[in-house]
Amino acid sequence: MFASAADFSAALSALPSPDSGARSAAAARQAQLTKPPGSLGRLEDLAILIAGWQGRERPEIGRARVAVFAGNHGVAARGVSAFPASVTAQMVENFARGGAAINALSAAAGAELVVVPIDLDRPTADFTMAAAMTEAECLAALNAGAAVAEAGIDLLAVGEMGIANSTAAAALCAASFGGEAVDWAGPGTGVDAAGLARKAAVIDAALAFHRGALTSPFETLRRLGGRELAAIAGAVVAARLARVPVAMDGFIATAAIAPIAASQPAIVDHIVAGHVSAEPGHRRLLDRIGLSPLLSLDMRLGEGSGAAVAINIIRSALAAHGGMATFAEAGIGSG
Ligand SMILES: O=C(O)c1ccc[n+]([C@@H]2O[C@H](COP(=O)([O-])O)[C@@H](O)[C@H]2O)c1
Ligand SMILES: Cc1cc2nc[nH]c2cc1C
Repeated sequence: MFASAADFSAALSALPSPDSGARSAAAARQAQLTKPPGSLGRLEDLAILIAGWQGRERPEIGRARVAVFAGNHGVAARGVSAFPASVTAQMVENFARGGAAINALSAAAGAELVVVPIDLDRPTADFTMAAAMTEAECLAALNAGAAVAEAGIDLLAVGEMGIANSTAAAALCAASFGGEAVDWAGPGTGVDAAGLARKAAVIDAALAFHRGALTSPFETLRRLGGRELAAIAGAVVAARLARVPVAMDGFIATAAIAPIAASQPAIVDHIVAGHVSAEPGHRRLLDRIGLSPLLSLDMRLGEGSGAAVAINIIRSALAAHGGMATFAEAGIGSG
């Protein structure tokens, strides 16, 4: 999909726009449905957004896919997570056996689940001392993500699994939008105060080491990100090129697109923020990139869980949009 870093940059500067005709037709339909105008609130906006990307007045979700990317992080050795790095691979096995939350939540949302572990036996380099990935590694991860976003899927939900990736996520946010490490670092899997202080120090060290070299979204992802984070970026951009709307998961998944959003704010136009996670940086990040979360359930699991729950809301929005009678059909005066 992306042949080089330059190819990825070129895709970012040529992001497609939604079909304005389909959006207008969907908005006009909403105005005719048997309800006071605007009374379905954000369900109306969702229907219009999906209509624009699917290019039809009455969009449908036949095929929803949840893609969960997994990667391991060299920075885990610095004591920044409440869990050991071995849990990443163990959870991937759990996904394969069907025992994780995302298995249950994908099934409940009527979505197929695709799990993409990326080189788990090769953790990224410790980004306080080196770039997390080589160009080739970052490109391979972007393309592993892009591969799940084929045309024919009506909605793509993205999530991640990677012990220590909330440290990488916070570094991506600070590099993209400024602020101190403590503004973006949170408990993740549940580190204590000492762990949080270590995390902030690691992020500060990484930002100092890479200062001046974070010259593009690709470079920021390559230096401070991780394989699963680059994969999410690749999946989101490939979905955009294929006009597939995206349901975004929590802080870490959203942070994967922070470097892109900082230079191409329109990247969020095909994204629905499924939820706002309890990780404190998530609300700040969503505000910065101009997304309003559908749900606020105090979840902080990751693995696509919040995005999967949000699929049910999106399905409800489209069911009302497509299935309701108009005032004319029902013979009700619209006032
Ligand atoms: O998505 C979130 O908002 C979120 C918040 C806290 C933790 N997580 C998950 O926990 C892991 C990262 O936490 P940590 O402490 O290992 O950096 C990773 O596997 C994420 O899926 C995810
Ligand atoms: C058990 C466990 C499950 C997860 N799912 C996503 N991140 C996770 C982190 C841990 C530690």
